[in-house]
Amino acid sequence: MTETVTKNFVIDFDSTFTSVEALDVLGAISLKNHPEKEARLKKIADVTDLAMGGNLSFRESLEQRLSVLNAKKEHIPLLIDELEKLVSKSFKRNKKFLEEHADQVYILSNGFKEFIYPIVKKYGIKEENVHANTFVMDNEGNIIGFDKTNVLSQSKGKPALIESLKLEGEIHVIGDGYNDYEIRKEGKANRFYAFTENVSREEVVKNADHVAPSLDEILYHNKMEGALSYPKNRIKVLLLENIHEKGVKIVEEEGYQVEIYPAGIDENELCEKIKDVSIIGIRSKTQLTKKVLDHANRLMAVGAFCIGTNQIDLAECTKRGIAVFNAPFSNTRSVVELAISEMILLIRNLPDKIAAMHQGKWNKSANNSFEIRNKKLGIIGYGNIGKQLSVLAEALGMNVYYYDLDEKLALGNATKCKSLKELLSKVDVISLHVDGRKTNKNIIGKKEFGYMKDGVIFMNLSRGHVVDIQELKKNIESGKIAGTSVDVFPEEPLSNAHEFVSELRGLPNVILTPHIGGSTLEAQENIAEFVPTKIIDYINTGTTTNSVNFPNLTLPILHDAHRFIHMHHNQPGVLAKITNTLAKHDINVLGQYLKTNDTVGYVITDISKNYSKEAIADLKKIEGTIRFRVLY
Ligand SMILES: NC(=O)c1ccc[n+]([C@@H]2O[C@H](COP(=O)([O-])OP(=O)(O)OC[C@H]3O[C@@H](n4cnc5c(N)ncnc54)[C@H](O)[C@@H]3O)[C@@H](O)[C@H]2O)c1
Ligand SMILES: O=C(O)CC[C@@H](O)C(=O)O
Repeated sequence: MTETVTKNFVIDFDSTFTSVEALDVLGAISLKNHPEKEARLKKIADVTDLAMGGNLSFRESLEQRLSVLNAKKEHIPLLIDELEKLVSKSFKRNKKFLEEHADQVYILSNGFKEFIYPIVKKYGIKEENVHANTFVMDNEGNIIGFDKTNVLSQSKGKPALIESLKLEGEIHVIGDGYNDYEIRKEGKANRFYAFTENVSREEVVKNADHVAPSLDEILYHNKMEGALSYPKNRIKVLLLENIHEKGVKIVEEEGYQVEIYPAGIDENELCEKIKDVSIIGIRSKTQLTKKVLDHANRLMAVGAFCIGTNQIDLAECTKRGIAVFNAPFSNTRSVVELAISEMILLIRNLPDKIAAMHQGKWNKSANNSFEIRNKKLGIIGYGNIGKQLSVLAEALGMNVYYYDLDEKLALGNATKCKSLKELLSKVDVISLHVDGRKTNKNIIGKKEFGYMKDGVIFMNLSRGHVVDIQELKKNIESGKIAGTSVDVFPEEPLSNAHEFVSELRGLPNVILTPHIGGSTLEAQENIAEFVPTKIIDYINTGTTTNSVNFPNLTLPILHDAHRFIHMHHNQPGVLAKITNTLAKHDINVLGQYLKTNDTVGYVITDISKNYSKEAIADLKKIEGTIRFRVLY
């Protein structure tokens, strides 16, 4: 029989339990109206840093800080209010764990019990387990010093205090300062965790047994009951293709480990990079092929920070239980604005006129220059972009025609065309806005160009493979097409450092743009907020709203329950098997949600009690299971 060893967790307060140094905050309160406020606050911060890095004795640092603080008894309640808001995120998250293990949790601080205990007691920590200094005040309530007989006011006070406690079992120290490491150094602890959620000090990290970016990491490492199913700092996120900084910040704040890269990367390099990645964020350049996915051992979610998802093998993602999210309308308006501006430029023959001016040629003439008012605009693909273009173009006085594979409501006065041929033969300006499905390859080729009117304006801001480029070139050269704009190409450079190669270069009245239809700062910021939010929601609650390949389920946040997430091939009987397995293991179901699509089923089960490892093993064994995940 294996004996379980009691583990005592000895936790530092400043910059560990709370995210800040309490005396800095006290200084901001007590020196609020003081003429030397800034200089004094700086002195407090400098002295704290020196002591925490092990470069100044603790007693000296305390004396120096208190002497400039000007603090009074009446400031303490204000300090408590502030510090309560600043408890470290991972401690807030693990409140239940702290409450349930109150007998083994100690606070050991060189700070002051007068403000520490009121804060930690809300996390179930016992008064007798809080060891800290105490203030000395004069009759007017001015803080004039500290109890110098307290061992914690002395150098190496922490190891001495731990020794005096004579704790049974193992001692695990969690802290950010050199004085925390000293407990281990003096042989009074079994393990020292450098806690880096708020601050990371080289001297401290270097000496740690384990670097812990959060309390979750420590609980997970110790296999403590009640710990989160997987610490967030172990979730690796790879963000490619210059994702807007807002998106990077959101995932970093969630506690994930984030690596960013400014461009796309090729298949072979990606096969290597993706091996230990749990979440990948890409735009249109990175191809998530079957080969890449074969190397993605840990991948849970893909964020397409754009609209199109044709660069992702969605079927393979689904088979592997990888959820894909995109931003279906965050850059819609930007594409539409570019399309409008380009049709005006093209119909006035401006690309050539502008180029001529740069060569010193003044050609003032109205030849081949028209208004777009009263012209017929043909939109192919009446989805989000097509419809928005329809509305704006109509406001500019155009007559809108559209063609879509699906039945679509005509907005405003737009006219639906029954066939592509009908649309192509009718309109003066053609704008392509179809999605990037494979079957759309070369939907505009020799035959389709043949249906178009002479002198037509042709624009493609959708996907490169939908137009036969050779045929487009011929029709530009023959003059059948009077003006062209192309933003998307069958082959696009992987990064800005690569050359753009295309047969369309140098042709008359042609606007070529580097796939920037959606590249406005507004759009990129919107996307960078939208996509990570959906992924984080999925990881934290199982919600799949807006997923491109999973059945969409919006789930409530869980309280006092566990959540099982079961994804399976859409075949008969799986739900019944899940229910039978839960019953066999005597698991009480609080709520259950099921949604299926053509290929997969997604079942969420919320349960009220602890579950056994055997129950999990049985649920994973159910035939057709793609992925099983336990939340909380
Ligand atoms: N240039 C850029 O930077 C940029 C930016 C955003 C989106 N896009 C691309 O623009 C396109 C449209 O985006 P969206 O958000 O409007 O997509 P969407 O899915 O809302 O609309 C696409 C529409 O095209 C229709 N369609 C598909 N194939 C068709 C076909 N062969 N014939 C007629 N209709 C067809 C669909 O039924 C759908 O209504 C996508 O390819 C997207 O990737 C490009
Ligand atoms: O930003 C990109 O790389 C892609 C933009 C666009 O094509 C999209 O699909 O949203």
